[in-house]
Amino acid sequence: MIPNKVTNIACIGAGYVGGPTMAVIAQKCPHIKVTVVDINEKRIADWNDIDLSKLPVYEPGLDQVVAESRDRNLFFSTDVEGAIREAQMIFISVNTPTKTYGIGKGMAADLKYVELCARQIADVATEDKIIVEKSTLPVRTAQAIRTIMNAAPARPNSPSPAPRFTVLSNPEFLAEGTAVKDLHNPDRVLIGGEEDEDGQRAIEALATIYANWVPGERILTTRIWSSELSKLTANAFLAQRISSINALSALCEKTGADVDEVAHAIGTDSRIGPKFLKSSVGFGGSCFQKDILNLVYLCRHFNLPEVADYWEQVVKLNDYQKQRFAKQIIDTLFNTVSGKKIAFLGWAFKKDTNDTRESAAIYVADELLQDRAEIHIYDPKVPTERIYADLEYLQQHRRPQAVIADRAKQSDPPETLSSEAIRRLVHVHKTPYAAMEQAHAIAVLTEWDEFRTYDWQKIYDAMRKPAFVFDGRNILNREELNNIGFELQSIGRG
Ligand SMILES: NC(=O)c1ccc[n+]([C@@H]2O[C@H](COP(=O)([O-])OP(=O)(O)OC[C@H]3O[C@@H](n4cnc5c(N)ncnc54)[C@H](O)[C@@H]3O)[C@@H](O)[C@H]2O)c1
Ligand SMILES: O=c1ccn([C@@H]2O[C@H](COP(=O)(O)OP(=O)(O)O[C@H]3O[C@H](CO)[C@@H](O)[C@H](O)[C@H]3O)[C@@H](O)[C@H]2O)c(=O)[nH]1
Repeated sequence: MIPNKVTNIACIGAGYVGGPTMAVIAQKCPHIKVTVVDINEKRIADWNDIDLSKLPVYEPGLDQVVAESRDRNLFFSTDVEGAIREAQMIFISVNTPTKTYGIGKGMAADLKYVELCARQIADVATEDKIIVEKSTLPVRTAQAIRTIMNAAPARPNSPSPAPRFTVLSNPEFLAEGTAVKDLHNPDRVLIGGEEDEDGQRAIEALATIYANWVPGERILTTRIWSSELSKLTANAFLAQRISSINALSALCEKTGADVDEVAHAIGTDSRIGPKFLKSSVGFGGSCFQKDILNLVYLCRHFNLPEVADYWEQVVKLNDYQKQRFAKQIIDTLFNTVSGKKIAFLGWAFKKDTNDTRESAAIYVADELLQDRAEIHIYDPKVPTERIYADLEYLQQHRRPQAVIADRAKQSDPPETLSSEAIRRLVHVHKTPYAAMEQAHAIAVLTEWDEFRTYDWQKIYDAMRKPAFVFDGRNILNREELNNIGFELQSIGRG
């Protein structure tokens, strides 16, 4: 029988979602044994490291949460089968990247890791289980998971009847950099399930876990397809706000309006609200682009081309914003950055995370490297090899985009740079001052707080003149920098 209360849960996938989410469940539910499993041995070893600064995910406050429950009721392991066997409830929290091959290449979500999990659970389970989709998935994926589970052959030598499975959708809404805060105090928890008895018992079991710290009115239950689609919709709406304000930043630059003033003015309208209106060099992160492309693919699949085009424009505008920023640097530096030293402050896709997936910095760097810039990078949390890996990966996986296609019309299509060329042109520094010494220009790519408090006079003195600063996050003190003598350009300021 599907349980309506559980004491043993497993999570497949110890990444940015699986790790923090399960750590918080374990912290808030000491009566539940939580096992997080992954095929990546290094990741699991890092989660188990006694030195908490080595946790594979950097999130403010996460070290304390892990310290509180690890080896008490929170365990990290590579024994995927053992964890599946023991658990009454299994979260699937594996990656669902954009497909890089075959049908749906560059658009659809690649569900191969999710499918592998479903097959493994079906192979190993001998008792009834609740399967929870924690990964972000296209609407109706639960149907595919259920089909795989129900097709598992009966075990001829087993005395017990074939196990029953039910699938829940429980998308995660945490944002990186504030994951612990978001998990401790979520706006809502969404649980979608089947309308039959098994589904209702499963919903009750999961809602009971969250009820240990989330107020009842914030635990929303829906039909399963609504829950799956709500996650893609939430990300599409959030990203659309950023693309909307970024679109207007270009108009502000032409007209002399100030995008931050415009954002503040419209954000005070309670119908619009002030959040997610910060104009920037473009949104990054592993989710927004991937999830919108996935939504666009679904709309095309269901023959809704107008709806698909509407959402695709959010991603196109984001490409435009990143490219526009790079072009502004090249134009300002007298139409070439060849051989010039450009310092990057920040590589992560936002502050307070070591995650760099789809970071705007990668694309801006690539554009500048096409023009043979020498790039000197400082980021407080991103390791050197990650930066090289990001640039090398992009060379092989450029997405065929409308904006890039326009670029191709203007000039040659982007060149594929060798690893040697990247390592010759890109330098990663341990201190910000070393990265900026003798630089022709500085570009702020991430909004790390520490960038605001640097000794900007010292930086100016050590730079080549004119000393250009391109603030891709609008975080620097304009008056201070102008008084020192910098040539400062911000986003959306004429
Ligand atoms: N990163 C976020 O902020 C965020 C927030 C909400 C939702 N999501 C969604 O959550 C899902 C996971 O994202 P993430 O950022 O944690 O990804 P991630 O890449 O950091 O982690 C996924 C982990 O799953 C492991 N894995 C893959 N296949 C496996 C298998 N068969 N068995 C065991 N382990 C396996 C990988 O080794 C990896 O460590 C995605 O669908 C994503 O869209 C992410
Ligand atoms: O006003 C804003 C807000 C954000 N950003 C950028 O947008 C990107 C995404 O930021 P954010 O949404 O804060 O971080 P993520 O970790 O990507 O979180 C998003 O994606 C997750 C994965 O699906 C969801 O769970 C979260 O709810 C959703 O906010 C980053 O590059 C930010 O710098 C802006 O440029 N302007």
